[in-house]
Parts: sequence; structure tokens; C-alpha cells
Amino acid sequence: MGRTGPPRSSPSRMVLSDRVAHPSRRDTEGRESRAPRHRSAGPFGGMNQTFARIRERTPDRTSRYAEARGGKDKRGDRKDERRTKAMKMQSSLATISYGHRTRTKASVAEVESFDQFDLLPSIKEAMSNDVLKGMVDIKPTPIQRLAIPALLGQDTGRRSSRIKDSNGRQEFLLAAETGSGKTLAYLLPAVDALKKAEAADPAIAAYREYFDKQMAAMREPGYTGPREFEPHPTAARPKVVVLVPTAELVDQVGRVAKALSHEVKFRASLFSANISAKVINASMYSPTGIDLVVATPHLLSSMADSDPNILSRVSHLVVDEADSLFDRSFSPVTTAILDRALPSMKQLVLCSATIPKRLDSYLASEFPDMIRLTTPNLHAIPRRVQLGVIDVSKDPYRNNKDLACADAIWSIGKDAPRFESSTPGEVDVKRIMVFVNEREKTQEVANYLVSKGIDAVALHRDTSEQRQSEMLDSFTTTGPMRADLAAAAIPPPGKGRRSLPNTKVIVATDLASRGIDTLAVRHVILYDVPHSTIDFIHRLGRAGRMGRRGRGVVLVGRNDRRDIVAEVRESMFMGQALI
Ligand SMILES: Nc1ncnc2c1ncn2[C@@H]1O[C@H](COP(=O)(O)OP(=O)(O)OP(=O)(O)O)[C@@H](O)[C@H]1O
Repeated sequence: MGRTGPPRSSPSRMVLSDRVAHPSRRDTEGRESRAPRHRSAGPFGGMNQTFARIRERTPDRTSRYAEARGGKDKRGDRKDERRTKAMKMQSSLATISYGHRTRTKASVAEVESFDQFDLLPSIKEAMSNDVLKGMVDIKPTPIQRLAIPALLGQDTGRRSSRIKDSNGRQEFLLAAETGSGKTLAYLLPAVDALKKAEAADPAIAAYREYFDKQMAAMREPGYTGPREFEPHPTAARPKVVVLVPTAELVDQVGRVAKALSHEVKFRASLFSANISAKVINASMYSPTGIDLVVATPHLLSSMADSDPNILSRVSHLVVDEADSLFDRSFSPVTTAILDRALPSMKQLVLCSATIPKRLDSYLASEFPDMIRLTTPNLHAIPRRVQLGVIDVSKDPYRNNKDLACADAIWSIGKDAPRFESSTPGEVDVKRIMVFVNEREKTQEVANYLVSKGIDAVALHRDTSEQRQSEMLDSFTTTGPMRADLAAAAIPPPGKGRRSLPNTKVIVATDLASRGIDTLAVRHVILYDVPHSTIDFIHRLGRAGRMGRRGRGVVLVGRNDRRDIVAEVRESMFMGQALI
């Protein structure tokens, strides 16, 4: 474990790293690692490889673009330099040379099904019966193919995959694009390790024996002994802890863990501000014990303040949305949890779709042995997501973004195929996300949209919990959502109050919606031009998840940075990582 002592200055989330896949300089024997012998050019050059052998020197912009094009055209180089100027000035995202993405051993790259992983049979069963039920022909995604064997400790063809510190601990970074299945990539190996450790734990075996005996005794007629059970050895001491930044993500990741737990038989609990203290306490101190906790850092940290034993048995700590959780606001609590869990920890897994430069250097100094698993498309917005631009400074909007936003939503609703539902009399409901930069603006924009007959809700701390979760539910379920055709009929202008019931809209900041698995979203409207390319990635990443198509619309006003929008669009068109 590299980390000792208090953390240095915590990383900012504004500038993406160009060296995410940079491996530790040392190999298992402490030797300096050498440059790779083969490096393939082009955007797919890094595919089917599993080791990120990054050059010691960050490649310059010109050579990166030349490499991506597979040529050395001087004029093109100059054009690329100009093209990236605004993004460089903005300095929000950096590039990772495609030759440096994580390489996959051929046998791992060819994994076609979860059955091929060395996972417990009950986990494989749970995958098709409960977790991804209803899906046919499920194939692991690139990050799952990379991370699952590595986290299981299988030979992935990487020397560094065997690096452990003197306490047998390993640290991993999983860096892969939004909606690429990172949750299962870390959850399945953690649950596998949990069950294997449980089977080998003599205290748990002894408790099971005691429990069966006590149950049998209690069933005897005339039994007068105690009716309570001794506490389970795992009571209030989970083995796996997953940290996520928001209560919504606790629900989301918790749902996946619970779905797994039915078949695999472990006890998963969720701790967040949405769950009452009574429920949290009951599950924490349940006589049947606790195995896995999904929590927000603040809540878990305050629980650990009053009962330090809570983190005394953690073998697997996952920090999801790591760039948020190591950001200034979260870093003190996240690192406090990390420090407390350190003595028993066997695996630390950090996970994110965006790796800011400061997080990257923080990890390099605090966790120099961290194994970095990065996918070929990291920091790129997939080509299947298109980005359109509305110039709000021109007629008819004259810088009225509210009106432009409402118009964009109306045109999505009106253009939606009215009769695509298989049930006559019903229409499919389009789910749209609108992103603003400031939290205060969410309610204002939502109110305006409602005044224009649009079913919109602001996603922020003060939205009623019930309304918020109803709305989110309809955005995260995959199945089509129907509305009554009669209700959806759009009256012609001037005839009655216009309403658009075949759309549902959430207005949010990316912080409120980060990581939310909005599978049903095809359209994202960027009301404000995002402050950084990191925000572009997370916001547009709410659409086009898991191979789906998506469409973004950015509203560009008089004072907005058009050059940045143009560059992001071009990078998206070329399928390249943003910088
Ligand atoms: N192998 C697979 N095949 C099909 N669907 C999958 C597979 N793995 C995961 N999924 C589904 O893909 C969706 C996205 O997964 P997940 O939320 O883990 O993405 P993510 O990489 O964490 O995204 P983000 O960075 O935005 O948080 C989920 O609905 C999940 O159930």
C-alpha cells in the first residue's frame, strides 16, 4: 500500500489527466518498466491489449493527432494544433495516446460470456437470473473483461497484476467511459472474494454450528433457555464497502448488490441520507451479520466515529466516482475511511469515467503501485452520441435560453413517432435530461418548462424525495414508457393550453446526476455550456449508455465559448478522447 500519513492537497476535478493508464514505474522485482515494443496507431490501436504501457513522456498534441490519423501530414498537424487550442486553454480534459490504453491478453479479450470468468457458480447464476435478467446473449464489456480477471487475481498477462505490498494488498484504478458497466466490474470480484473468505472463516463456521444447535434447542418442547442469539461474528463489521457520492447512487449500486445477494446469499445494506437511522442501525447490528455496505462517505465516516470497529474487518474498499470522492469537498472523509480500513484491507478499487490531472498525480504519489486499467475509449464521447448546437444569440431566441430549451424539448416531443407503441391509443414517452451549471438554476428552468406545458422536475436537494425518486425511476428503467394518446394530443397553437405529455424532463447539474444509470435517456440538453470537458463527458454520458444511441443539444449564447463547443463536437465526430 503506497499511502502513508495524511494526504497531500486533494485533487481538483477540473483537469483531466493524459497519463491515466500510466503504469507504476516499477515491476514486481522493482525494475524500471520499459517502453512497449509494439504500439499500434489509430483509435482502435489499443484494443485487445491488457497492459497500459505508457511512455514516460506525455506525447505532444501533434504527435497524438498524427498517431490517431495514422499519418504524418504536416498540414493536418497544424490544423489539429489550432483545433485543440481552445480546449487546451480551458484545460479541462487531457489525452491519453491510443497506444497507451490498457492492453488485453488475447485470451481475456476473447471472453464472450461471464461463464468464462473464474467466478463462483452462484454469481454466474445471479447474473442471468437477477442482475441482467431479461437480457439475452450478455457479453462482458471491455472494462469487465479487463477488470474482473485482474481483481480476481487471475493471470492477465501483466506482471504488475501480481504486485502486492508486504501485507498482500493490491490497489486498482478502473477508468472507463460512462455507462460501460464499471459497477459489475468491481462488484462481482468483491462478492466472489467475500464468499470465498466466508467459506474459509472458522468463526463463521462455528457460529453456523452454534446457530443450528440453538435453533434446534428452541424448537424442543419445554425449552426455557435464552431466545436471543449471540451476535454474528460479522455483525456491524462489513467486509466489502462501496463508497459513492450521492444517496441516489447508494440506491442504484445497492440495487445491483441486492439483486446479486438473493442468489449468492450475502447480506447487503445501504447507508445514505434517504434511509432512516433506525433502518440503518437495525441492518448494521443485525444478529445475522452484515457483509457488504454501499454508503456515502459522510454517513459512514460519522458512524465509524461512534463505532470504530465498523471498519475493522473491511477487506475490499471500492471508491466509485473516485474523482468526486477525492475532490476537495469529499477528500477528508474519503481518506479518513481509507485510513481506518487500511489495516485489514486486501484490495482498494478506485473507479471513474474521468481522471483529472490532479487526481492522477495524487494517485501516483500516494499509491505508486496502483494497477491502472483503462479502456480504449476512456475520455471519449462515443460516436453514437451526436451533438447539435442551437445558436441562442440569434432570432428567434435573442439570448433567451429558456425559450430555446423549451422549443428543443417540444421539437423532440413532436417529432417522436406517435404510433410506435404496440398498444393502440398509447405513445412512447421520451425522457430528456437538461443540464445547467448552477444548482440554483435547476428549479428556475424546471418552472419555466412546466409553464410551457412540459412535465419537468428539478433534481436537487430540496426536491421532494418521492417526486425525485419517481422521476429517476422512470429515467432508469429500460422498458418503454407509455402515455395515453388522447392526453398526448398536442393542441394547435392558440387552442387551449399546450402541453406535451409524451416527454418527461429532469433538470439537473451533473453533480446531482453523476453515475445515475439513465438507460432510458436518448436526449440531453446542455442548457449551459459546461465549465469543463469533464462535465461534457458526464452530462452527455447520461445518454448513449451501454451501446445505445443518443443525441445532445447544446445551447450556445452570446457569452458562451463557441470555440470549445466546436472542438468538443469535432473530437466527438472523430471519436477521439477529449482533452
Ligand atoms: N455486460 C453487460 N451487458 C449488458 N448490459 C450491462 C453489462 N454490464 C452492465 N450492464 C448494464 O449497463 C448499465 C450501465 O452500467 P454502470 O452503471 O455500471 O455504468 P458505469 O460504467 O458505472 O457508468 P458511469 O460512469 O456513468 O457511472 C447498467 O444498466 C448495467 O446493468
